[in-house]
Amino acid sequence: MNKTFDNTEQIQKKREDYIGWTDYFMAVAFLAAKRSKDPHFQVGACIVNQDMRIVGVGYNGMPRGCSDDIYPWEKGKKKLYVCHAEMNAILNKNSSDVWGCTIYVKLFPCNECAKIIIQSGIKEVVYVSDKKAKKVEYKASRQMLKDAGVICTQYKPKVGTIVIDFDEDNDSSPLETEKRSE
Ligand SMILES: O=c1ccn([C@H]2C[C@H](O)[C@@H](COP(=O)(O)O)O2)c(=O)[nH]1
Ligand SMILES: [Zn+2]
Repeated sequence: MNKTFDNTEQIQKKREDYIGWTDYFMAVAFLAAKRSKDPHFQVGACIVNQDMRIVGVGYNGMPRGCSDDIYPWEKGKKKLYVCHAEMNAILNKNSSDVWGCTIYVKLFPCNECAKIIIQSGIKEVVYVSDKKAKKVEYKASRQMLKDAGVICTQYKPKVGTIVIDFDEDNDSSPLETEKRSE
């Protein structure tokens, strides 16, 4: 019996349907992907340290100063310019380094991202989609990550969908849409 709470009244139990850590970090990666302007494929990444703190988030997009209204999004052209989600997440880090961290990503990383992941000291990759596995870039990334001892785990989230209802704590009228430039 916990001495701090040894009253005889019924104690309300915590809720049980909260999301687990892995679903949470993967959901952050998926949410970040929603910021991507790539019309064909949106990728997000979330880096987590050994204390389960998020230390970096990123998505695929044009470099700073290179307008995503002007630079090309066509397949075959964009690859010259687009910064990948993993690279952005690492560069956006709010800690001194990402040594020993885990990166949660929508898509298994390409060869360029694998090199950056390895060299930054990230020790684990958790991904959902492996849809590009047959491409040479992804065969190379898988090989490099394996040889570098980076653990790669495909993850099937425990929940199929996570709904975010911005109105859930509003009793009556829905939120007024505030005009903001994005
Ligand atoms: O590791 C990766 C691989 C790809 N992306 C981004 C880059 C592009 O915007 C899209 C699609 O890539 P393709 O060159 O058409 O394969 O996904 C990424 O962020 N991270
Ligand atoms: Zn990449």
